[in-house]
Amino acid sequence: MTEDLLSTLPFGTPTLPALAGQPLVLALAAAALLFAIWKAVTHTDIPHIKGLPEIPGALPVVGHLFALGEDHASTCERWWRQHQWSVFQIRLGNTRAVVVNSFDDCRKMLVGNQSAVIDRPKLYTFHGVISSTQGFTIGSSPWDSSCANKRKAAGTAMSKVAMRGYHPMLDLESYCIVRDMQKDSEAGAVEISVRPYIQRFALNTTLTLCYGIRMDAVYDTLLREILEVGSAISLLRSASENYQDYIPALRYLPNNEKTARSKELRDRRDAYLNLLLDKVRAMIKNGTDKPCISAAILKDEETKLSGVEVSSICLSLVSGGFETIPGTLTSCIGSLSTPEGQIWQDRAYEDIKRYHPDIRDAWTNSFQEEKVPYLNAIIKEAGRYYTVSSMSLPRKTVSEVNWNGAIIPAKTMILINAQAGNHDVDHFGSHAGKFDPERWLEPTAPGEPPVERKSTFGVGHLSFGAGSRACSGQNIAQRLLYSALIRILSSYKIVASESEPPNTDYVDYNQFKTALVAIPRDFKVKLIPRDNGVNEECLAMTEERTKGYYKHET
Ligand code: HEM
Repeated sequence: MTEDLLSTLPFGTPTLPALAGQPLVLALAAAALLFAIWKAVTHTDIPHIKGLPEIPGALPVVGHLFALGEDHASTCERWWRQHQWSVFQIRLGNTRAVVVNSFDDCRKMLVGNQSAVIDRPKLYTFHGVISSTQGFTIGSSPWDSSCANKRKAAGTAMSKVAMRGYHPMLDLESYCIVRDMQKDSEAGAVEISVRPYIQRFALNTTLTLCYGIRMDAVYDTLLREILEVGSAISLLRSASENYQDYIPALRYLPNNEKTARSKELRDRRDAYLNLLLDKVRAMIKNGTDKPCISAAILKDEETKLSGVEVSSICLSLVSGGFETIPGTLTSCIGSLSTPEGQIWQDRAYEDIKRYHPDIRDAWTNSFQEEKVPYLNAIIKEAGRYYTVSSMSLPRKTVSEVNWNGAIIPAKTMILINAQAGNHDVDHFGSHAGKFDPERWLEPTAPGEPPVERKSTFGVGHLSFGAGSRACSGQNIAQRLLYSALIRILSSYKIVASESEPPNTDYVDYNQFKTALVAIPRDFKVKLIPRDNGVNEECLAMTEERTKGYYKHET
C-alpha cells in the first residue's frame, strides 16, 4: 500500500519524512488533545498555589468533592492529622479552596489577615437562584458598600446598648419556654423533646427585632413554615448537596431538580417575608406597630437603606439565629442531662443561687446581664464543643495573603474548619474532645466560688468566627442562651430519657452533616422541678409582668 502511494508522487517530493512523521503528528495531535482535555477537566478558577500543600487524590472534574464526603469538617480534620498540614489546598470541582484547621491558624487567618479575607464567595444556587428576589443575606454578601451598610445597621440593632430595649422581649420569650415545658411535661411527669420550644424562642426573638411580630404557639403554621424553608435552604448551601455550584455543566442537565427545588423554596420564602412586611405596613397604618427594624425603615426614620437592603437585613437576622441558637442550646441541654452533666447542673444551680439567693430574683433579673460565672462557662463550652456551623461561613480573599511564604491570590475561597480548631488538642489540651464547662473557669480552692477565666481571643472559641466578618449577632446570641438557660436550670433538674437519650458526640449529635448549621438528633428529657411551688409562682409573676408585651401575635 505504502509502495503504491510512493510510486504516484512526483520526483523530489519529501515523502519519507512526511510519511514517517504522520504517526508522530497524529501522536502529537492526540497528546495535545489529551492535554487540552486534561487541562479542561482539572481547570480551577485559581491556579495551583505554590508552596501550599494540596491533598492528593483529586479527580478530574470533581476534584476532592467525592473524597470530602458529607461531613467536610471531619474529613478535613482527618486530612490535617494524617498529613500534618493544618493549612492545605483542595479542589471543589472548578473552585480552588484553602482550608484552615488548627485553632492558631484559624485565628491567624481571620484576625491577622482580616482586611484580606473580608469577602464572601458567590455560589450559583444560593446567590443566583435562591437570593435573586430578596437580596443576599449579610452572611452571604460579597464585601461592598451595600454589605458594609447592612452590617453596620445590623451591628447597631444588636449592639450592647440596643440590647437594653430588648429586655421585655427576652423576658417574655424565655418565660414562654418554661411555661410550655411545664404544661407539656405535666410539671415533669412526661418526658419531652426540648428543641421545639427553643426553636420558637429563637425565631420569635428575631421576628420581634425585625418585624415586631411573634407567634405564641410552638406549632404555629407560619412559624413551622419559616423553620422548614430555612432549614431546607441551609441544606442547599452545602457543597456536598450542591455539586452544580462547582461543576457548572450540571446546571444544564434537563429536569434540574436542584434549581427547581431552589425556586420552590425561594417562592415560599418570598411569600412569608412579604406577608411579614405587609403585616408591619398594616400595623403602621393602624398606629399599632411595635419598635422594630422594618417599621423604622418603612417609616423612613433613620436610614439610607434600600427596600432590598431592609429585606436582606431582616432575613439575615432571622436566618442567623433560628438554627444556631436551637442547635447550641438543645445540644447543651443534652450534655447537661447526662449523669456527669447533672453534676454541672447542680453546680450551676448553686452559682445561680449565689447571685440570686431568692430564685424569684433570678426570674426578674436574669435578662439584663450575664453575671453567673458557671452559666457563662456552660454557654461557652456549648458553643465550642457543639460547633453548630462546623465549617463556618466561607470567606474569599480580596487581596493576596502571604501564608508563610506561599502567596494565596485574591479571589481564593478560604474555608475555616471551626470544628477542627475548636477541638484542637494543642490549644484546648488533651481533653479537647470532651464537654467540660469547667475548662472556662479558673482553678479555685474547694469551697471558693467559680471565677470565669479571661479569654485572650474574643469569646475564646471559633464558633462565632472572628475578624472583619465575625458573627454580627454574637452579643444577642449570648444573651439569648443565657436568659433561656438560667430560667430552665433554676426551674428544673434535667435528666436524660432512658429510652431516647441524647447523642453527645460532637460530630454525631448532628443528624444532617451536609447542612450549613447542625440539626441535633432528637432526644427526650425528664424535667424534675427544683421546687414546683416556686416554679408556679415565678411563672404566674412573669405572666402578669409580660401581659402587655407584643400583643400582635399571628
Ligand atoms: C449560637 C449562635 C450563633 C452562632 C454559633 C453563629 C455563628 C456565626 C458564624 C460562624 C458566622 C460567620 C463568621 C465568620 O465568617 O467569621 C456568623 C455570621 C453572622 N451571624 Fe451568626 N451565629 C449565631 C447567632 C446569630 C444570631 C442570633 C444572629 C442575628 C440575630 C446572627 C447573625 C449573623 C450575621 C448577620 C452574620 C453575617 C456576618 C457577616 O457576614 O458580616 N448570628 N454567625
